[in-house]
Amino acid sequence: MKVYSDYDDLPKIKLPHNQEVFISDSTIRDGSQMPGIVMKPSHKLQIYEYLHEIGIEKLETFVFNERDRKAVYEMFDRGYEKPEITGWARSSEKDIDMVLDVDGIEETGLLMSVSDSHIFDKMGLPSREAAEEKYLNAIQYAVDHGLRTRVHIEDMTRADNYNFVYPMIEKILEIDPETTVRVCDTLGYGVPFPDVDEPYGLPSMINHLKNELGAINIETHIHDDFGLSLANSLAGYWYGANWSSLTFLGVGERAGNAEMEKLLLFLSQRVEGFEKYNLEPIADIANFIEKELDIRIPKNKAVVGKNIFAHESGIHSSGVIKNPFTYEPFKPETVGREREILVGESSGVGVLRHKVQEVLNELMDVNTEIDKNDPRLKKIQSEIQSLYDNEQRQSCISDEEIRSYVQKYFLYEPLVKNKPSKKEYYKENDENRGY
Ligand SMILES: CC(=O)SCCNC(=O)CCNC(=O)[C@H](O)C(C)(C)COP(=O)(O)OP(=O)(O)OC[C@H]1O[C@@H](n2cnc3c(N)ncnc32)[C@H](O)[C@@H]1OP(=O)(O)O
Ligand SMILES: O=C(O)CCC(=O)C(=O)O
Repeated sequence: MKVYSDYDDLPKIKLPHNQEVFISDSTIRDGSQMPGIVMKPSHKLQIYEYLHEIGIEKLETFVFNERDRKAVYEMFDRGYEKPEITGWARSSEKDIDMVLDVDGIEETGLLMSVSDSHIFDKMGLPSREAAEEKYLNAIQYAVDHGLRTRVHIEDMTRADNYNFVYPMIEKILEIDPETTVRVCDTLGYGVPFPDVDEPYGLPSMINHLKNELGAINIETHIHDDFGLSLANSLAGYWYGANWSSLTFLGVGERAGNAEMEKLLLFLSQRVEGFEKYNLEPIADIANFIEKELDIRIPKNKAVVGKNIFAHESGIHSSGVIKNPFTYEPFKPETVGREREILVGESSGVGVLRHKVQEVLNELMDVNTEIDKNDPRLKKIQSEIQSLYDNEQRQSCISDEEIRSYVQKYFLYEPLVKNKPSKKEYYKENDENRGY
């Protein structure tokens, strides 16, 4: 049996269709729609910079107002090849004209809402046929004006795909065979399992688009209402999609979108052939979004949570101190982070010894090894445990506090203890003088 003992040993998974896959950012577009977020042009520009650093291939942006357009022009001014800046329009000539008015944009998304609820309730159209006509006219208009297109098939996971959506997509592909068909799981109803048929099963939809309709470019845009956005985005790639539309931290409407940082991590660490993305800026991006857009990141959130490389419990931290491979799924520096070894309620003596040694080594500038059974360590441990026993403490013990314990038990106490009593002192003196 092979022993897997190092990050480089671990086998990577292969994408079954072996296609090249890409990422399209929607942080600046869907993310900016999140209630409570106001994205200034300077924020969009900073996000664009981060996307560029990572190597993301594409982003989409609104161009409806002066603020949107200011951000777009500033992005173009940077002169980067990647990410490509693309537009977003409803299926209307007016919106497409706005995209065309921005110099430099060569591709646009076109919103095509396909569920009956959207066609009848939202848009007030008289029939599916009327919706189809509107959408085909829009893509024809965009193509005629020289734009590359991306058709955003909104609410496809609640639509009548066989009777309405697929036949319409066939017509779309006749107009623009290279269009990117974006499967929008607008309310997060999709599931990633292959044996679930339409409208819910992402695999069956991707299979149909690819194998029956011959779509060359397929993208997923998945919302997280049922917590399946990442699984569905990955299912997209697994069944042959070549694009995934994602947002940083999953910001977006309601429960948000599939998280870009999670997908990036999964691809780069677990899937063969994904060295192309640089994940190091991820910690900075998370800090930026938390600070500038006022989003609280839970401590245990994958990839960006404060705790993902923090170890407190006895068994985990003693393992990590010996070899981080024991309890760290990937190296902290992969995502621009550092490891933290903490002493807290669930710690054992091993981690305490590690912290105490660190302080002693720093204070005395020598390499000291303390025995795990050293009574001074036990005393510190019992003092710390009593804080938790008496419910005086919620948090971990800070490095400053460990330093005080070290000073108390390892530096001062021996001096105090070694001071002889008066009787001992005179006895020693007498002995020295030979009485
Ligand atoms: C699922 C999504 O994330 S879709 C993107 C959602 N994002 C946003 O809405 C943010 C950007 N939106 C905006 O700035 C504005 O809504 C604008 C500029 C697009 C339009 O503004 P307004 O003219 O004031 O329209 P309003 O916002 O009230 O309503 C949206 C309109 O879009 C229409 N619309 C919805 N889907 C589509 C579609 N696929 N194609 C064409 N029009 C559509 C609606 O029918 C509605 O028009 P109506 O009131 O005539 O029925
Ligand atoms: O532009 C799109 O991706 C379609 C609208 C959308 O954001 C969605 O379906 O969630």
